[in-house]
Amino acid sequence: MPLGRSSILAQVLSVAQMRAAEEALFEQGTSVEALMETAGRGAGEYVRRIAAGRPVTVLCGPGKNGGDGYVIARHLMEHGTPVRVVAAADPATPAARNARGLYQGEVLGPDAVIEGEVLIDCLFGSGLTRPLSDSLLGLLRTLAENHHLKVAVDLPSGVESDSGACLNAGLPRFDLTVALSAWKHAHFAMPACETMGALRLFDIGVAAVPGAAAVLTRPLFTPPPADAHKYRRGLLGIVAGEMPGAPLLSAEAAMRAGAGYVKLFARARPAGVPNDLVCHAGPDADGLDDPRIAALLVGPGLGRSGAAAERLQAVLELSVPVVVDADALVLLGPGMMTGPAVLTPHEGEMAALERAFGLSADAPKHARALALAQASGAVVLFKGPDSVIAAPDGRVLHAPRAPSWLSVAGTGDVLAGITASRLAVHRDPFRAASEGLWLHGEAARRSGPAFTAGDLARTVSKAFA
Ligand SMILES: NC(=O)C1=CN([C@@H]2O[C@H](COP(=O)(O)OP(=O)(O)OC[C@H]3O[C@@H](n4cnc5c(N)ncnc54)[C@H](OP(=O)(O)O)[C@@H]3O)[C@@H](O)[C@H]2O)[C@@H](O)CC1
Ligand SMILES: [K+]
Repeated sequence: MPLGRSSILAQVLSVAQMRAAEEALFEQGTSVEALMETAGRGAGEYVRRIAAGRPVTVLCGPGKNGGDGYVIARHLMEHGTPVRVVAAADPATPAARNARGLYQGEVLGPDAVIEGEVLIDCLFGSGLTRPLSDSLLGLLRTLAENHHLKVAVDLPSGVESDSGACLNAGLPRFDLTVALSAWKHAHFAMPACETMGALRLFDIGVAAVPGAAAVLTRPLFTPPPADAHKYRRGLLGIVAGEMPGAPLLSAEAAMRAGAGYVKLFARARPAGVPNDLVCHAGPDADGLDDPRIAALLVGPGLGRSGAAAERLQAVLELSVPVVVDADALVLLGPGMMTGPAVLTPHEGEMAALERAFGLSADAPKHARALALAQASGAVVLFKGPDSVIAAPDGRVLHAPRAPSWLSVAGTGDVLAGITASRLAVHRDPFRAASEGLWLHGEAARRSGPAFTAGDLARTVSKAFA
């Protein structure tokens, strides 16, 4: 079935995929100039609206990103917005030279002293191959300091498209970044994404690229069917360990994320178990072989002792769909997982997993997640300010930016609880990770500032609204 435009607009492309998609448009008869005209006018319209009559300075580089800048400048001129161009270098491609030739306004050299209201960065886009020279960085920084509002076209200059690395220290921060034709990995990856301000995408008609990554969008949630009962809605078992607080937090979140029945398996009933949470107290692995259990969560508060490792081993040998989080990730090694699984590492746990699985950490975040998914056979939810999900079959999802208030203790336990709850509902690890991450971000947005992990857990049901 062909993908709808909204699915195509959710795709996230590498530079190589972007070039191939662009080539496909050329083969259909579109010219580079026409594409640049469409892209430049689209970005120009965003700029015209936010400039609202204030004078605009467009910084143009040598490539097609610079070419877009000349189209933007012409569009602004035609619509009566005062504009001038600072050319950091002469246009180096035929399309960029053509765009410059069509722009009849003022073009200043890189030494011009300029102050103004709105700065448009068209120095480099996805074609950046190395750090900016000191003089180009100086020019960009000076212009950024001398303008109030800053807009980056496609990508802020100095940002590497495929990785989200900032190739220079001291790059300016933007208020808005207008991505052209498709999202790139950098739009969702730290540290680059933090410099971009608000994100907008201007569509120029590229087709769906097979195997492309995508942005996590709102999942479709449906209420339980009319004949649902607690077991059919999913029984989630949460395996407690040496520290009782973390699994209780996971359970608070899980009870509000869709599973019909959440049961805590602990050796002894911990203090503070809420009335609506069932606790099964007994020896290790006792009760975990209940065939009605649809999914398990292991790791929060597990501990890292030999006993904890044995408990983890016993859980994984059940081959029930499982979310493996926190301490369990540090104890995990190749060959231990026998059933469908979601791993939810943060950076430190990821590093431990990469050591255990013999993987390199020297790659973009989405590529690291994918490498671990393929090595382990599990879905990997690599969390952080730029969370990403990868599946063994190659699917990759970038999460939109979540509130930075999530950087508080216990929110990882909440995420694990939500994800495990979704896994108990439908037993699909990739879908559970996607829904878990989306509900977690949405619960954070609804929790406002300075919330605790407990507040977040208690907000999860509202995130379905
Ligand atoms: N894809 C699409 O569908 C569409 C794409 N469009 C636009 O095209 C942009 C990509 O264009 P692009 O490939 O020309 O790259 P761009 O970033 O302008 O710069 C490359 C130039 O800079 C040079 N260079 C690189 N790094 C350097 C450095 N540090 N310091 C100095 N020089 C450096 C490099 O030459 P090099 O020296 O590496 O040989 C080359 O000359 C994309 O972001 C979007 O805005 C739209 O117009 C239409 C639709
Ligand atoms: K740019």
